[in-house]
Amino acid sequence: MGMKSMTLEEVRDSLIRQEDTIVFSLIERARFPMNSFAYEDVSSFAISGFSTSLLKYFVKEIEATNAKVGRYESPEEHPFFPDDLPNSLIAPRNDSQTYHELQFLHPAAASINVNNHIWDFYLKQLRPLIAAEGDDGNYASSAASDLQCLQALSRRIHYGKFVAEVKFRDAPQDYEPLIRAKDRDALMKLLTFERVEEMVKRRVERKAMVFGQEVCLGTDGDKGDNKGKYKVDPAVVSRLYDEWVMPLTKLVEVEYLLRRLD
Ligand SMILES: C=C(O[C@@H]1C=C(C(=O)O)C=C[C@H]1O)C(=O)O
Repeated sequence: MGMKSMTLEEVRDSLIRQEDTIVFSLIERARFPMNSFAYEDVSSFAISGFSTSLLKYFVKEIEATNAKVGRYESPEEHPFFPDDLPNSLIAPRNDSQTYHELQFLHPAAASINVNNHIWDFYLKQLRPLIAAEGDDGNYASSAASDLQCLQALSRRIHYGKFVAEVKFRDAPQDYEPLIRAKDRDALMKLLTFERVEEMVKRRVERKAMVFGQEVCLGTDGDKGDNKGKYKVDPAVVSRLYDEWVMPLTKLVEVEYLLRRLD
């Protein structure tokens, strides 16, 4: 297969770097209240006759533009609405390596997309935990920051494909029998590192504290003690990883491995 190779450490470094993006995008979304109107189906945003929400309309339109410039040719990018996307207008270039030449993943990777789960937990469960009650009328701005959050979470979770490929290459003798037996539970157990998961949760909580604090100059003249006041609740970020991000990353890993010998 591919020419490119990666180590588990390099893949984990990328996941650590992506935590920064996720924490910052949550902080941005927390600037806006719930703005529920942006998530209700309204007929003015109808797509092929069906009412849809401002957010869904916005994401679909942006994804269509992204598709035309070839964004989803990258194995790291996954659309939320993959049906009816326009084709890329970028012709393959023979003076540069294409994603296919650089391919590191098994081709079955392309069939895995868990964005519908990400969309659901983000809108129904996470958003109410980071946005205050209320409506400030900034629907497009809050939808734009929703999209930043959704894309950052999606990239991180689908990076499970790279994690799984590296783990498989490091120990094919351990993975192959479980893949052939389609033993999901045993695969899940083999790819899980609880110690790493504990560190991830503690680190993202810490990042939420550091990135989300008010930065003040000097000690006198302050409006008061800002300790303990964060732009996004660190406990929510840790819970986000514990309940959704890591389980979905592992789901992607299992789904990928099950197809790895096809
Ligand atoms: C991503 C990995 O696989 C699993 C998932 C983790 C995560 O989503 O952060 C962490 C440890 C593993 O249980 C990994 O091993 O790094």
